[in-house]
Amino acid sequence: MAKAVAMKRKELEGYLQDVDTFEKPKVLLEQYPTTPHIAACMLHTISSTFDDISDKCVADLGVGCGILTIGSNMLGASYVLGVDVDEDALAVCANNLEEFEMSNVDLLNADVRQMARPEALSSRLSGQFDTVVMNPPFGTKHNQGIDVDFLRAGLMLSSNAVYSLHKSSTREHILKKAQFWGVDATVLAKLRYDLANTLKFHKKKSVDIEVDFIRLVHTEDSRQRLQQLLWS
Ligand SMILES: C[S@@+](CC[C@H](N)C(=O)[O-])C[C@H]1O[C@@H](n2cnc3c(N)ncnc32)[C@H](O)[C@@H]1O
Repeated sequence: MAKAVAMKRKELEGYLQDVDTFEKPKVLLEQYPTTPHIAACMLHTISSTFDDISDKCVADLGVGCGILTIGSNMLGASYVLGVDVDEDALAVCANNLEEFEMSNVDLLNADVRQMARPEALSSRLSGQFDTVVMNPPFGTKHNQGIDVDFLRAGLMLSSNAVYSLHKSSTREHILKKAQFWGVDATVLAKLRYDLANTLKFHKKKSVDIEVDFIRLVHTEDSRQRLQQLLWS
């Protein structure tokens, strides 16, 4: 598909309706897909307000079926790497990429939590991406802290900005973490996320939760600070 960098939000949302989602979502991996509406709002803001997608090298952590990767590609990213621990999700994503005829995208089967470990700092991927986008697992009982691990991994991979979704109820915690790491954090929007009835533990037809769309940006010394903190 030809790149359409100045695409309108509604138009992007329309294209993203065609992204196939998880066949059998896995509760333990918190596999709830980002809706086309939320994905388009996020990506359009990242692109039009901050110019952080067009011609940028982007990583999508917890890529799932690829809606954020596909949207980034449509908005002109020069390259996108999608990372997920689940091979089944990556298979759906690969199929979507084929349907959308997308090149300049790679998929990596890896555990993002491992990328947040100190050893990962010496990884070749460290600091290699301009922009990191993600809708990470929120961190349920068995998964506590995974939201923060995803953010830390994002900051290690990115040389500039990380955009992420977090439950609004965790806002204070996330902003404190950001301050501790020495990065600038801004809540760009509060969104209503309709967790469709895809996961077993959601008994109601739809569950609305409030989610913050957050931007974290490296400061002059935040990479160094992050390194020191990880090793201490
Ligand atoms: C909330 S879903 C978001 C999926 C997709 N990015 C989207 O926006 O629709 C979270 C994704 O993170 C993946 N995931 C969960 N734990 C992971 C881990 N430790 N490492 C990598 N991916 C993980 C899940 O398989 C799932 O695809």
